[in-house]
Amino acid sequence: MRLSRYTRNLVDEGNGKFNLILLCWGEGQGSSIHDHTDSHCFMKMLQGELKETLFEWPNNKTQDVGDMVQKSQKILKENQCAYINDSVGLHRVENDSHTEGSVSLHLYSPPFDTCQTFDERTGHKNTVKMTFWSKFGERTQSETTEAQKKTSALGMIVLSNRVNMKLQISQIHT
Ligand SMILES: N[C@@H](CS(=O)O)C(=O)O
Ligand SMILES: [Fe+2]
Repeated sequence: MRLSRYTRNLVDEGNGKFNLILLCWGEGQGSSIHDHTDSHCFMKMLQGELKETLFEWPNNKTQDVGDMVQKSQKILKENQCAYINDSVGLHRVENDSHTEGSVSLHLYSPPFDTCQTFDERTGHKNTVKMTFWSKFGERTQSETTEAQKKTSALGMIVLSNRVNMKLQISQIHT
C-alpha cells in the first residue's frame, strides 16, 4: 500500500445505481493492486496521465502464491477512457509524473465501498473500506476525526454520568 493516497471525491450517486467519482492524483501517488467488487468500472482521463498495470488474479490454491503475474501495462493519456471489471483482472493505477498532478473520472456500477487489495510479492489479500475525501463538493470528516468525535462523545457521557452521581450523592448528604 502506498502511503500517499490520491483523493476520491463523490460527484453523483446515480439514484443508488452508480457512483461517479473524481479521483485526484498528486505526483507519484498511486493505488494498491485491487479488484472492483464485481462492478463495472469506466474511467476517463480529464487531466494529465496515469499508468495502468493489469495483473492476473493470484492462484489461491497454494498457500505460498509468490509474485503476482503482470498481464499488461499502458499509459492513459488525457481524454482516453479505460474499462475494467473482475473478469478482466486486477489493476494498479499510478501517476508516475514528478511534476504534474492528474485527474480521472470513474463510474462504478453498481456502487461499492469495499474492495480487496493484493500484496504484489505474495498475492495475499486484504479487504479495505474505501472512503471519500469529499462528497458533492463538501469535505467529508476524516476517519480520525470521526473516531475522535466518537471517543469524545463517549467521554462526555462518562463525565456527565459522574457529575450526576456526585450531584445525587451530595443531595443524599444534604
Ligand atoms: N478503483 C480505484 C481507483 S483506480 O486505481 O482505478 C478507486 O476507486 O479508488
Ligand atoms: Fe481501480
